Amino acid sequence: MDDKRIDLLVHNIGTLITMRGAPGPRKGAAMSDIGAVGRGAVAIRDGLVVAAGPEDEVIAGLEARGTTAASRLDAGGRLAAPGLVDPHTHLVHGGSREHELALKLKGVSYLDILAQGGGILSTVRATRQATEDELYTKAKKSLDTMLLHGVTTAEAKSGYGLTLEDELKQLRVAKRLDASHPVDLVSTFMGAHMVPEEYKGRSRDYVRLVIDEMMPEVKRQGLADYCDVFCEHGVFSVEESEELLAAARAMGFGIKIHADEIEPMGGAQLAGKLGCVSAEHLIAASDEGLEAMRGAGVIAVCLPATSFNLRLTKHARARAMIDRGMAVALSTDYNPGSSPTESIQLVMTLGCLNLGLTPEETMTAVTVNAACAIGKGDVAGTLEPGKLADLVLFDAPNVAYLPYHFGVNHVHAVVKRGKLVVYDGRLVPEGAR
Ligand SMILES: N=CN[C@@H](CCC(=O)O)C(=O)O
Ligand SMILES: [Zn+2]
Repeated sequence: MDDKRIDLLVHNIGTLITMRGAPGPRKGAAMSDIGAVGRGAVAIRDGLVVAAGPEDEVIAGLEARGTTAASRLDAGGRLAAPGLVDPHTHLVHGGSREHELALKLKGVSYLDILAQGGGILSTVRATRQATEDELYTKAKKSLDTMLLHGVTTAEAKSGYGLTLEDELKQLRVAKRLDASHPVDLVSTFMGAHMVPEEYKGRSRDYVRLVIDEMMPEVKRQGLADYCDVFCEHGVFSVEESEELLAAARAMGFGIKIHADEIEPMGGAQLAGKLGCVSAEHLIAASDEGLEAMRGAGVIAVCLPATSFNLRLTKHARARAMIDRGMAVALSTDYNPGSSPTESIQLVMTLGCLNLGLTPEETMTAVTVNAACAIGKGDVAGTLEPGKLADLVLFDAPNVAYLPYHFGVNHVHAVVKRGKLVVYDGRLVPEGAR
């Protein structure tokens, strides 16, 4: 093999955000370092970055190796960033819940809708009824939308099946999509998303079912890397969450928790105590909870589209988290109830306006920190030699323009593993990649 070969040179980049830096999540003030380079270029071979930096240096490097690129992509002076990472989605599910909008407008709360057998439970019914192929087709459409918005790696949780077979069905769909779609998917088993209707009043029995039957089978089939639990009033208590996550950890899963979303439960403290890779939501997390997370290096995954859509007046205290030296990631929380949007760019806007992050911090939160929150920090989230050649070109003059000009899609092109998969804002057909 010709080790001098360069497959693709992306050049004439107005500003190149490399996110280069020390490995691992960026904490506190380091979240402002986005490694921006004026007039940049990225050289790619075998789907990996060979060089990313000032264009004159990258081209001089190619000349010194005595090579030219097999193909070139002129960025036209646009802004380039690492492929975005969405670290918390409920991608695979049946149905939709637009009927909840009228209830919400009448003032019925999310937890009240759930207590009446709606909410998550109505999506559980729709997901159980759907065939695996129906779920695949629906999730693929959402994944296409994510890719069109610049996402090249995402997480996908189960948790709308709540029987062994229906959970496995959701996880198989995510695996099939990971294999067939340009977006890389990390799967999370979330059998503890809700106590299903048939176990009403018997949550202990359901917790045992998840631990004794579901987790071992998911592990045996290699269908998920992580386990997650919805720790909330009326869902799983802190004690049940601890039991579930400790069991998951003992079986070799990475662990995550939906913590302190609506009520301050002590979920953030539990995340710190167990050493979860991440804790998500955190709208009601206490100072003690945040301190426990900081001490244990738990990444805070904040979901501002969810608080927006639930019409909550409180938001996750992401500004305070960064100021106390924590690592924050942002995510859509894409799901049919609390956050029906695939737009990570909208989340960046809400991250600035409602959580108080700077544009640079939001960029860190949807690249390197998001990648670390799903165990992909070694391959995704930055444009550095040896990392995946996942890159987005935005029709934007600078990083602040992305959250500033909101509600539209700024993506011009997406390169995934060195292949052009979105161009001129449209998906490149599979045969033409
Ligand atoms: N909060 C729990 N789970 C999801 C919502 C699921 C749903 O409403 O269907 C979330 O992260 O927001
Ligand atoms: Zn969620």
